[in-house]
Amino acid sequence: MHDIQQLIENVRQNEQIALKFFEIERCILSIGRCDQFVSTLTREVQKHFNVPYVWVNLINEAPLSHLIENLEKTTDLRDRVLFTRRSAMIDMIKSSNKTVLVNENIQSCREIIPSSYRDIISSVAISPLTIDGALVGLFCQGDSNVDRYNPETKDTFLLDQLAIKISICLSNVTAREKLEYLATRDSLTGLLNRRQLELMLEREFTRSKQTGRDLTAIFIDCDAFKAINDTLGHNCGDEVLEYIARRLLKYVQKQGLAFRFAGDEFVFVLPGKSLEHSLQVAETLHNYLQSNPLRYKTNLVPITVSYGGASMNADTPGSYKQLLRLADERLYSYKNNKKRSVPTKVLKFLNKIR
Ligand SMILES: Nc1nc2c(ncn2[C@@H]2O[C@H](COP(=O)(O)OP(=O)(O)OP(=O)(O)O)[C@@H](O)[C@H]2O)c(=O)[nH]1
Repeated sequence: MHDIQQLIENVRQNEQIALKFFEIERCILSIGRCDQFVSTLTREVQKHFNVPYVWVNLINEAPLSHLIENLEKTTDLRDRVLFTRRSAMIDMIKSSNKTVLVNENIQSCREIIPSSYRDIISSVAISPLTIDGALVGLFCQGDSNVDRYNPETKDTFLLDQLAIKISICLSNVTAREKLEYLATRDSLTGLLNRRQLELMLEREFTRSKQTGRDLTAIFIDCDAFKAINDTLGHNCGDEVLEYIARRLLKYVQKQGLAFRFAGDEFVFVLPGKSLEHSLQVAETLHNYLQSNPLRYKTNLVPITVSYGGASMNADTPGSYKQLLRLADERLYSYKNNKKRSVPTKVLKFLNKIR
């Protein structure tokens, strides 16, 4: 009789856990963005299972590398997602593909625990997350109670089941984000593409008209790029474009957006910033590139760029297309003025190695 009651009690408990799993799955299955996915998942697990600390580690390489930029920007997720080396994750779970419980020598897990939890957590459950059978992350739950995830006493079956469900949902959300990423980005530099520039400018132009807030667009063009391609090869040309894009992103990502417009032309857009300020950003990029040539094989390739810009307040254009056209025209008058001076440095170098 006692055994039957115990069995009934076990079934009842498992039903409740299954219901909680179902609830969590229902909340995360239809989410299309990874930041919302991590946020909802970690909060739901905290709520349903009363776990004080829940976070995920994701690998900082393909197939998840396209997620890093967005997730790192989301301050709300600072303690909920870490980007970690695959080898550090493998060190944690070995090759078992099962949940690992740790309640001794927690310091050995330092790399996979958010810094703000490191001195608080006394036991942790680390479950592998996989996509198509390959390890892509760890789902982690921690507690200050040393017995909560005690490897001697706790069975990991349910934690493994939860990790399988999370892996399936993660696979869905990353596939959706990857599709969106591919549709909106330039494949060489990873910058937003021209279509995104037009959509963003159209939206910001309307907003600027309504609010009077300034809006600037700056064109950047690499000088003598064709000559670099012709002399050092297309691969070197590609590296030059990636180099410019990385630097451009560094200067503008906190205040606006950067786009690859076409070939060796880039555009950056700064909502709320004056033309004067934005031209200064372009000048900073210009100066950096001029004094930091790109190392390509045994060469140090000098790079210079030209730029031109326009803004709502300085130029009162009638449409976003006109704003862009004006910026482009100014780029070309800048280029023509400078053609005799700056690019000659690049051409001299290329002539020397030809
Ligand atoms: N390597 C590489 N080359 C590209 C790519 N896209 C376009 N190009 C090349 O970029 C070159 C652009 O040439 P131009 O517009 O004459 O540019 P430029 O030599 O900088 O001339 P100026 O702008 O007058 O200084 C062309 O030869 C294109 O074939 C790319 O993705 N990678």
